[in-house]
Amino acid sequence: MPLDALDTTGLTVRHGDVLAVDDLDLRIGRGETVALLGPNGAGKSTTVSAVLGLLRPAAGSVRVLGRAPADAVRAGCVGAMLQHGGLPGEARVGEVLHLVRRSYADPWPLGDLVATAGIGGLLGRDVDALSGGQRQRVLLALALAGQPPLLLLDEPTSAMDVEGRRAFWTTMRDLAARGTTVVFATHHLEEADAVADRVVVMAGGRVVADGPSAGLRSAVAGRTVRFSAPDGVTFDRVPGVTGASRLGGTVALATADVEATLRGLLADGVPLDDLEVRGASLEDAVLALVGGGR
Ligand SMILES: Nc1ncnc2c1ncn2[C@@H]1O[C@H](COP(=O)(O)OP(=O)(O)OP(=O)(O)O)[C@@H](O)[C@H]1O
Repeated sequence: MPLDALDTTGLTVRHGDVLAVDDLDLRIGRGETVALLGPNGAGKSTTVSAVLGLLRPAAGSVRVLGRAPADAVRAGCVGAMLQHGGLPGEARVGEVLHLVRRSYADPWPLGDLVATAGIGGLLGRDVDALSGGQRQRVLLALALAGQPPLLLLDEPTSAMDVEGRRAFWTTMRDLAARGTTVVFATHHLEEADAVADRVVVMAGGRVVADGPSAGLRSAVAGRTVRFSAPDGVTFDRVPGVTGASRLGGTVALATADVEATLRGLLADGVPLDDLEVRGASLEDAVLALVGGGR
């Protein structure tokens, strides 16, 4: 049987008195694209750091492609983008990239790497003069430089603009299609929904849900019915409705029974202008799972 890309057993990590990761069992197979979700402080970054061997677990074990984390990193098996990933100061982007590529036996061909990370215009720039999004693209190039089979990305697009994000996820999809395992922590749930074939939701250092995004969404009962309605009309007594809110001229009714709600509204002669019915989003599902608690 092929080795898992990532396997943690009973992983427990503390920052002083804070229990950041609590008895985490997580297996990620080769070629999977997995999003780590959860509120601030859920333990996502700590998990990524422990998998990279940057933090010593208080208990439990981590195997990365069958090896201890430090061995896997040394062997070039893991490329990482960390939330506070540093770049050496007083150097040009091209010089840093050259140095990092030189440290690998089989580096990603330069031209293709530069094009993939979208840093063609940045090679002559001082590292210190990069914008947040440019910096993230350079960090991506460094993460990819050794053509690693496993990518660990902690909020990789947090500073990127819309176009940068789109290009980034296109690159990730291409890499995943070529068999790279991609594990990323994010607060952009729509990106997780679009890119990941598996979503792991953490809260309080533990996994509270694990599965395909569609499965998590469908586990959240209920839908929302939206339509335009004049001020002053209330709808809480319509059949099926479990909650009602209004933003400007738009009413949003949470309902446990869409058909009963729509029938009730039509029977009351509500015109239902701009009607929209939608299921739970991944955001709804995550909020339901973590209980909005922080
Ligand atoms: N260096 C540190 N020293 C002390 N406590 C820490 C440290 N780093 C993280 N923590 C604590 O560990 C817990 C988990 O933090 P972690 O950064 O892993 O969460 P996260 O899910 O990545 O959060 P975010 O979404 O905000 O990045 C939190 O309670 C946090 O305050």
